[in-house]
Amino acid sequence: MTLRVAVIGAKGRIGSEAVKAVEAAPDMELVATLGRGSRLEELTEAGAQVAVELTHPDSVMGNLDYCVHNGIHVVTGTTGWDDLRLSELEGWLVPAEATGRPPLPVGVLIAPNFSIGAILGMKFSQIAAKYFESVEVVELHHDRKADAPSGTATRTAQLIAAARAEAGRPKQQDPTTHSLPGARGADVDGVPVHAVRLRGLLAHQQVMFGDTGETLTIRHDSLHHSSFMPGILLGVRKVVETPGLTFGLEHFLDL
Ligand SMILES: NC(=O)C1=CN([C@@H]2O[C@H](COP(=O)(O)OP(=O)(O)OC[C@H]3O[C@@H](n4cnc5c(N)ncnc54)[C@H](O)[C@@H]3O)[C@@H](O)[C@H]2O)C=CC1
Ligand SMILES: O=C(O)C1=N[C@H](C(=O)O)C[C@H](O)C1
Repeated sequence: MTLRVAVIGAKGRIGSEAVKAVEAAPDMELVATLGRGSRLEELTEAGAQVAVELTHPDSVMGNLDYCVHNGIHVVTGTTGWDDLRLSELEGWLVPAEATGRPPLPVGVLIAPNFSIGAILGMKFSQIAAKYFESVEVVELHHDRKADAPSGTATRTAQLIAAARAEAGRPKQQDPTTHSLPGARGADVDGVPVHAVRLRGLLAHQQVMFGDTGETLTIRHDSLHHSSFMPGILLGVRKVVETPGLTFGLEHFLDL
C-alpha cells in the first residue's frame, strides 16, 4: 500500500531533506508540502494519511491539534516538549471517559532524534548511568537553532536521571560555590546540560561520565541532515499501525 505523506515545514533545514526522502521512498507518495502561512486544510484536501511535522516549538501544537482531530497520523521531530504539552496531546488522543467518545485511532510519534547513532548514544548513556558518580551532557549545534538545550540532550539527561534514581544513586552534588549564571549549564533532573551554538556545526552530543580514576565519553555526530531520514521514513511506516502516542523512535527499533 502506498502511504500518502505530507511534510509540514517543507522549506526548513530538515523539512526540505524530508521532502526529498519521501519523494524517493518507493512506498510513499508526497501529496502536500506546507510552509509558514500555508492552510492546514491543504492536508485534508490532499488526502494525507501521515504528516511529517518539522517546524518550530511555537507551531507544533497547532499543527498536531489539526492533524489528530482530522484523523491524520503524525511523525514529528520538532522540539519544545514538556509534561504540560504531552498531557494536552494525550488528552486529544484519548478523550476523557466523560465525553463518551472512543479513543481516536490516530498515531503520533514524537522523536527527539531520528538518527540511529543518536538513539544508540542515548541507550548507551542510559546503561552507563548507574555505574558513574558524575555525569554531564554537552550538546553542540548550528548557530540557527531556536531552542536550548536540545530535545535530544533533555531526553538523554532525563533517561540518565531516571536510571540513576532506579539504581538508588542520589542526585550528584555540585561543589560550586562561586560561579557566573549559566556557567554550570541547565539543570535537567539534576544532570547538568551545556549547550554550544557554533556556525559550521550541525548536531552533536557528548555525554561524559566520571568516577574514581576514569572517565567514559559517549559522543555522537550528525554531519548532514540525511542522518535523520531513515528514522523519519521508519516512523512514517510504523506510526500508521501504532495508535496513540509513541515518544522516541527507539520504540520502533529492535533495541
Ligand atoms: N528529531 C530530530 O531528529 C530533528 C529535529 N529537528 C527539529 O526540527 C525543528 C525544525 O528544525 P530546522 O529544520 O532546523 O528549522 P528551520 O527553521 O530550518 O525550519 C523550520 C521550518 O518550519 C517552517 N514553519 C514554522 N512554523 C510553521 C507552521 N506553523 N506551519 C508550516 N511551517 C512552519 C519555517 O518557516 C521553516 O521553514 C526544530 O525543532 C529542530 O530542533 C531538527 C533536526 C533533527
Ligand atoms: O535543531 C536541530 O538541528 C536538531 N534538533 C533536535 C534536538 O533538539 O535534539 C535533534 C538534533 O539534535 C538536531
